[in-house]
Amino acid sequence: MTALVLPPFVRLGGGALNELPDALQQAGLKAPFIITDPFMASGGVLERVRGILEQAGYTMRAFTETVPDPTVACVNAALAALRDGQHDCVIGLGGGSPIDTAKMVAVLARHDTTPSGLKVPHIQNTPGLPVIAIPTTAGTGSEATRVTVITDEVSDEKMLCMGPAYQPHIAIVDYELTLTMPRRLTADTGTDALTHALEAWVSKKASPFTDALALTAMQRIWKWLPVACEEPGNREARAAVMQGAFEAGMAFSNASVALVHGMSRPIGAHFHVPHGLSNAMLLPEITAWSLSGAPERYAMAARVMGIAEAGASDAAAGEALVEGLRRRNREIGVPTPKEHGLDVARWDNLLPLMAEQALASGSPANNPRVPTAQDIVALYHRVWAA
Ligand SMILES: NC(=O)c1ccc[n+]([C@@H]2O[C@H](COP(=O)([O-])OP(=O)(O)OC[C@H]3O[C@@H](n4cnc5c(N)ncnc54)[C@H](O)[C@@H]3O)[C@@H](O)[C@H]2O)c1
Ligand SMILES: CCCCCCO
Repeated sequence: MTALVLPPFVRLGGGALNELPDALQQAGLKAPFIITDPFMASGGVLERVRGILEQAGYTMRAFTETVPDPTVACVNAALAALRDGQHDCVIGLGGGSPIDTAKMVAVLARHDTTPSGLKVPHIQNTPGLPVIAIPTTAGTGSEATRVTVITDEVSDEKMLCMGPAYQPHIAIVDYELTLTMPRRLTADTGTDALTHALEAWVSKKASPFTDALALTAMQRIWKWLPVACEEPGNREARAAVMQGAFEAGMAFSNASVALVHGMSRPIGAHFHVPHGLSNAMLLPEITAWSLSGAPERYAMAARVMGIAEAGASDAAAGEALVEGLRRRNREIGVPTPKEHGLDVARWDNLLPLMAEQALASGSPANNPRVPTAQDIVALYHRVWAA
């Protein structure tokens, strides 16, 4: 038996943003509150959304100060702004950071608690306000998931919060909103999506349903991400990576992620490395370490992505996958933590805590090869100057 949680209403394709009023009407929603970041506010995207809504008779208020890796303070500020008005839904406009902020605000608007009280192992089943997710990166897939990640800026912990309550009611997946992404952001968010797909595929919680999404997402992203990096205006490439990110989001939301994400969150929390980049730093070496846990699955991933021949042995295909991931990182310019300029003394000192935080999130337990805290410390050392 497979239990699934999926976004109930989706508008997918170029120009989908124009269907936002129709999607709101379909869901019976009348008074949206938008949560977004300063780039969307200053870059014209928010004004475009305001025009589309006002032309359809909606008035709109907005909070425009979300921060990357949204913090408890950011969530509380957005919640206070929401409560200054009368709203029946929350729109998250931007990358994963504004969308995750919107998800948490929507739950807190109806529940008297705090983000710290909602982190895993708590599972939030009681819904908050309906969320409309409009992603502008491709991507975290947050528009498709029952997950939100909020950083406790006091303890430097990225809190994984899960449950159907965080599942967006409407996802507006419009690749045209990603055309403005610069190369680094395109590469990092696209590799985040690839990591979601690969980890959902090898996860101990995978199912035949999530397998189908994970495989198609890996194939699409592997082929088209380099094109999107080299040709930012290539609409076919942008559309493919956006769809792959959405598919990968549905896959990992129902199959979970694994060791890469478990180890990535502490890097983001302590060193403020962007989420997609910290995943990319880890992906090749964690995959190499994990191969023995699911050789046939990693081999299938290599074949589906076109990295290994159909007739290659599982061992050869797995090795080809690792080499392909290392090569791809070089091609798209992913630095090692050392090359990224992280402080080696601080890195070494924090590793035991980071290993504990990784294990506490639960994600490493889904990995096909399950690590101990000592394994994770050794892997952080291995990744440092890989
Ligand atoms: N909830 C989930 O399922 C899930 C999954 C993975 C990651 N996350 C979280 O998502 C966050 C990362 O999100 P992200 O990688 O999308 O980045 P982000 O939302 O933090 O945005 C990064 C930067 O890119 C800019 N940007 C966004 N869209 C742009 C565009 N179209 N053109 C130009 N610039 C643009 C933003 O303004 C910001 O400055 C992390 O906090 C991570 O933990 C959540
Ligand atoms: C199911 C847990 C997924 C967490 C991915 C966001 O880092």
